[in-house]
Amino acid sequence: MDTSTAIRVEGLRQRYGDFEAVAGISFEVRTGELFALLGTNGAGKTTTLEALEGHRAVHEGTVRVLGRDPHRERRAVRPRIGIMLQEGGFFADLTVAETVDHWRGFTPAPRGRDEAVALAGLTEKAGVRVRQLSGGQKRRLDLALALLGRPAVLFLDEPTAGMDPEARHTTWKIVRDVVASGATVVLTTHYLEEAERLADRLAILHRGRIKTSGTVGDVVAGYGDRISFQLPGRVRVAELPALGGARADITVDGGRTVASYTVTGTGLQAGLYDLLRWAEEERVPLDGLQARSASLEDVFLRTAAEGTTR
Ligand SMILES: Nc1ncnc2c1ncn2[C@@H]1O[C@H](COP(=O)(O)OP(=O)(O)OP(=O)(O)O)[C@@H](O)[C@H]1O
Repeated sequence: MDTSTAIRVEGLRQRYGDFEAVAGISFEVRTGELFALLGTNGAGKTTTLEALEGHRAVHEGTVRVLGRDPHRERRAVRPRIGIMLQEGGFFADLTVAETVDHWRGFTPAPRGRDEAVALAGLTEKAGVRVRQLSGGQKRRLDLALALLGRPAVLFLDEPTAGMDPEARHTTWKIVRDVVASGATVVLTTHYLEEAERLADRLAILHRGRIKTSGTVGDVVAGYGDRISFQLPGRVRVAELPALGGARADITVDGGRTVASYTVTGTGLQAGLYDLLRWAEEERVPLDGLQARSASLEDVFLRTAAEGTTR
């Protein structure tokens, strides 16, 4: 087996009855990297994750986790992977410590109870019943359980859904530490900032297909930098300069007319320089001037808005 590749997916298709939820996707996850699956609601992220986890047989294509078929060779693969589901199933009357103890009983060579509780930042809650935990704390308990067996590959399905910003940052730190310790992580998320901060590489799924993939830099490249400002009343659209060859798009937002440019090629700095020189020469004020690089959100929204051939 090639040990530099932890996960290989080739031509995966998954159906529910006649409905094709995953329509032929391929990607690889390298050992020790964090790979994020992003996508609109119903894009096929959870379905893909379930195939990787071995929960569902593959309808078409190939899935390999640590060189093996996770469904057919479940007994070999399962002890080496950790899974954090969207909805963890707990006994509400057990305490955090009792829950961890319970799961340690099913886990080969588990972490110590206190270590697992501390890893999830729940030491102060060790004696508290699960029913009394907040939603975010329950998610972290779920993460602790997924990490009990020191998995080589960790699957996280929307690990920070419903968490407040502080809890989310704490969880990101835990996940970063897991990756730093050498584990491979695949996560799904709706939080683009989460992917931007954590992912070595990512794929954006839309209606069962991968629309784009790569590092955040790869994915946003080609989407252009954005410059926008409020169009002064006395300037006619035809008088606006071209920036790096780009013409302004005009939108009306809350009664204000906004001119925005998507600048590719010469880049943000050169485009901004041309705009400021023009404004100086024409004595035009640039109220609400904004200049920023393309973000994952720009790519995501554009991808989600695109039709597909399905
Ligand atoms: N058990 C099922 N039976 C029938 N259709 C299903 C089933 N599970 C999922 N689907 C459909 O398959 C598609 C993909 O669902 P999936 O849960 O994989 O998407 P997702 O990207 O994880 O979505 P979300 O971000 O909303 O969680 C959706 O259209 C969904 O309605």
